[in-house]
Amino acid sequence: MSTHIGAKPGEIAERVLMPGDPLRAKWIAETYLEDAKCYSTVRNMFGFTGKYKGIDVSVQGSGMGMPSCSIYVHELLAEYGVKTIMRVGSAGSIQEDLGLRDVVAAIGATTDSAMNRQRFDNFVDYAPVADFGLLRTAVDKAAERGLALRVGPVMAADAFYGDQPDLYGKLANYGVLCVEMETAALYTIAARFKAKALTLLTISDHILQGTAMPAEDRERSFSQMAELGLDTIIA
Ligand SMILES: O=P(O)(O)O[C@H]1O[C@H](CO)[C@@H](O)[C@H]1O
Ligand SMILES: O=c1cc[nH]c(=O)[nH]1
Repeated sequence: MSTHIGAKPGEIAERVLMPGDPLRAKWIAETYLEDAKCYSTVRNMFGFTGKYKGIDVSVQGSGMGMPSCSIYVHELLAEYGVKTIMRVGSAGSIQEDLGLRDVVAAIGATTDSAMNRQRFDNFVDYAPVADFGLLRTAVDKAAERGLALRVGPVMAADAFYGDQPDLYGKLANYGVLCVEMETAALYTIAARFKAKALTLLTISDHILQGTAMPAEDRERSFSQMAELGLDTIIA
């Protein structure tokens, strides 16, 4: 066991899908994995391992925000030998032409988190980026499926309920597609461990238009993203 994951050595696959919502992890495991077994219920942050198209894959919840996500990413990479992590999250759109249920691949993550400033001694602003090979595979797999995958930068925010009304408009002007809360940490820690990481996001809210999906849909209805993530991670 690591501090926050209750798996024995060998119970977690080298390939891990990582939603923020642990109940989305359960849904993905029950819907797509054969012989799925739950390896951790610590803090109800469920983790499962099973087979997808004959290949071992795990699904591990990360919780919300970079402090929580960093704990699970670090322990998976440092203590369980994980090589690839694919975040499958939800996000709020800040672009007019990016609507509910559209799927995004995050090429890089801008952030207001202080975690990386601390990591780099308050001296450089590190640029967290996706693994190019995984991103290229995701783009190819999306094309095979006829899925219009939108590739671009995202904002990994510390606060869900921020208090800077002009910030998202400004980020949108600089090409940022949507807002979520984990990718800058995931990409940074993966780089540190020479592991591969990619974030796929389904738009669950439109921040400009004020529309949003209910919680049950965020938990159980992201099939296009889950299937693309699984096909990409086993390729
Ligand atoms: O749906 P998940 O993967 O949790 O992702 C998004 O949803 C949560 C906020 O509602 C944050 O974790 C954000 O990144
Ligand atoms: O972090 C997130 C996730 C979904 N929607 C948002 O507005 N923010």
